[in-house]
Amino acid sequence: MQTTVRIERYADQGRCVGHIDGRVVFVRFALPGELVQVKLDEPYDREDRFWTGEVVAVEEASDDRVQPTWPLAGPLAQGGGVGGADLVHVSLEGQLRWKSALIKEQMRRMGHQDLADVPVERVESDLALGGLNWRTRIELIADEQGRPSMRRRGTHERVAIKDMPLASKALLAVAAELGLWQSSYEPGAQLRLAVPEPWGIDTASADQEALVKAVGDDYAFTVGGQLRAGSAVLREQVGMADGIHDYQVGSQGFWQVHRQAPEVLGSHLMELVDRVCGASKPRSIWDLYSGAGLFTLPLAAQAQDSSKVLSIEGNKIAAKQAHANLQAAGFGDVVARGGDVARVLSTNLPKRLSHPELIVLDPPRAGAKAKVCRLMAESKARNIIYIACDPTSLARDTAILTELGYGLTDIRAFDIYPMTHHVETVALFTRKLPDRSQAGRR
Ligand SMILES: C[S@@+](CC[C@H](N)C(=O)[O-])C[C@H]1O[C@@H](n2cnc3c(N)ncnc32)[C@H](O)[C@@H]1O
Repeated sequence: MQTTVRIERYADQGRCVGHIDGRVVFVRFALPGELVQVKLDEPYDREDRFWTGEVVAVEEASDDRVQPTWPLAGPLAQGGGVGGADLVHVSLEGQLRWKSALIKEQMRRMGHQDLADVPVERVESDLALGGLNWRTRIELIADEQGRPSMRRRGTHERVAIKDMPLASKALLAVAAELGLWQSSYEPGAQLRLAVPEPWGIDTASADQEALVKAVGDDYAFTVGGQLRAGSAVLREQVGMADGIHDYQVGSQGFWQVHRQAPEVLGSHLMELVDRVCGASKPRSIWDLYSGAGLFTLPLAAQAQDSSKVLSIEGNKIAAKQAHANLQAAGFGDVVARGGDVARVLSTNLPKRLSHPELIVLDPPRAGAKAKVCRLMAESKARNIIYIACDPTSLARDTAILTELGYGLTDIRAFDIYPMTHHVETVALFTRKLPDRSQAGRR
């Protein structure tokens, strides 16, 4: 079924909202204010609370609308549908406006916070690159003929991929060198290429040969989880105000995907730590959902005593790597625990770790949820810095943390996922009431 809809406002997951005969419809590839022809997703004759659909034609366009620079990721009606860039129809400025509006709306509706605008800050180099060339990791599936492919939305059709405009220039150089786009693989196999951004070279202007040389063997190409080329363990370097931190990361493990995200988030985090702790260094710190220790290393370096730093990570390999990265950096006394955050925090922690002054958490998309929020509040930490990749989960957890006695005292947002609806938000929560039981300790 196809019908005309006036689009009203932004919604989550890269969609906008309109109404058809009083029923809510979430529309992909739309923008507020537009009059669009929408094809509804099937089945649309059910008595659902809402329908979903996609723009097939634009009758009145928003000023923020642009021609997709990666048409394959655009609307199905324009030959797109492969996903991965659901805001590809929006100008770069418009993408920032979209994400900013969404953070404000989710924080109002679910977090019960009446915020002034939260401007979304662009990673410096993204403007010159038109919001492309930022991914240091890509994943594809080999189609039935063995070609690298992506699935077309709403179909079983696989589209052979010969380029990936969101991939970093270094990654594309390695892919070309490996002949990744022309090679054939076992049908159905997952293909993953990870290329840490090389240092000491202007990756935006360097040619393929120079990029491949700069990368060396610091990349991993895996097929069905098995290493085909490169190294099983990758080396990542991140520059922050206190110097360069070195990390080893498993080829399959989590690492921030945008070339500059580790630096942008790490630098902002450490600025916040400086601000809340002032001249006195933090006495005890928790780094929850630590991954391979991206934030644990600078936090340990900043702590008064690194033996009073606790990191927790659920993925076994990442937890091991966090431990190894801390050892290599001279912080072997940090307590790096593997396991579920809620479970580890519910165990008897050594006394020196049980009442952190500062908590940093960077949970997966689902957020921290009530139990972890409660355990954090019970620790009586003065400040909590929450790094969130989903503003909706952050808003939900904000409502819980404010109920538990914390106030939202700072919030900033970073566009480390251009061309997509994703956005990273960093929120600082401060305990509202002075806690008498802590008075003797300080
Ligand atoms: C968004 S990543 C952040 C990692 C790290 N802070 C970084 O920026 O590299 C979230 C991490 O949480 C871990 N994780 C997910 N659920 C978890 C849980 N219930 N308990 C502990 N760790 C968990 C994942 O394995 C992942 O490494």
